[in-house]
Amino acid sequence: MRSVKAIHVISAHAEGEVGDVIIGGVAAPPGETIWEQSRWIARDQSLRNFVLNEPRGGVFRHVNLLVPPKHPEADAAFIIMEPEDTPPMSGSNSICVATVLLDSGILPMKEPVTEITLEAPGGLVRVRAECRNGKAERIFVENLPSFAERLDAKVEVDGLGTLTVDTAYGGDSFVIVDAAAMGFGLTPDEAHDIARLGVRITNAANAQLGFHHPENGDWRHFSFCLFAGPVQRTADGLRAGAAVAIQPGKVDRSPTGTALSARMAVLKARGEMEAGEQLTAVSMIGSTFTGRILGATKVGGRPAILPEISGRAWITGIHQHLLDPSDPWPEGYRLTDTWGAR
Ligand SMILES: O=C(O)[C@H]1NCC[C@@H]1O
Repeated sequence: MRSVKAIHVISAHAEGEVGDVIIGGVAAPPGETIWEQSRWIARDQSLRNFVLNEPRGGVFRHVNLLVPPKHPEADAAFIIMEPEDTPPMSGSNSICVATVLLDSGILPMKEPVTEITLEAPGGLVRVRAECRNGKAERIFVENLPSFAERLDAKVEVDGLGTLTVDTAYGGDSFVIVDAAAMGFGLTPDEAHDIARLGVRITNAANAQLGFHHPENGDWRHFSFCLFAGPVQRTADGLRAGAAVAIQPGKVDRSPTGTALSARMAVLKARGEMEAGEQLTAVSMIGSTFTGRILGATKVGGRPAILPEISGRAWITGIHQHLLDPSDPWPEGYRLTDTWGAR
């Protein structure tokens, strides 16, 4: 065996969505801030290609690179690599990163509760982990300030006509459509149609509405389309189905923490959810993330919420990705049979 690279990874999933964590073998990228470092990773593409492309990755995979934190209050920092984006924040990925840091002993665990601060590319997130018998059983993340951008905007989608959508930011940017109005019950057999339509809706919203984060000039596109199920009021708070179409055309297996934060911001803007209330989002595989509105703030002068999301993650394996110097595809490859829903 010979290799010119050895990238050490602990693999994990949060409520069904893969969020692998690179714990060694990659030098910290250049940049004064974690955001600048993440822009370098996004421009350079070589690490993204190596871990996300076949034969090591696949469209279902997200990979997080641990880097030394820049902020004095942070215990660890991470750069998120999703199939097409290198985003400011991610719910499922932050839950995987916190679980890997604690369950593998990279950061010390204190039972029954460990508190740590993570530095995501979009900013600091406080994490509380409920821990028992050496396992971080549930991770609570105080996500980035989240806001509703447009309510009841119109988007024209070829073959679908004019859709009424909301747009919002929950650590990443969303077009939100009413799943029931589009004929979806958010059952698993609908995943392919949701992936395909969701990407068309996201692309149409990017062309017709555009998104600009008011305080982060680099984030100027919609990443995702959320098919939002009807909100039910239960004894445990609000509950709703959630299916998120991710570029280039796959559905999040988890209920998507950034979508939950964006949806709570929209419900708050509509007067349908208040601080202290709880919203449980249910994914297409039946897994859940629970969210709460912790308080109010402003982003670029807009009313915003301080969201908390919680969910569970599990380690699934340890990998050492190698590169034989004679491999003709050192950065791998992708083909449209799996990279993009047709
Ligand atoms: O939970 C989330 O926010 C994420 N899941 C995969 C794509 C999103 O970043």
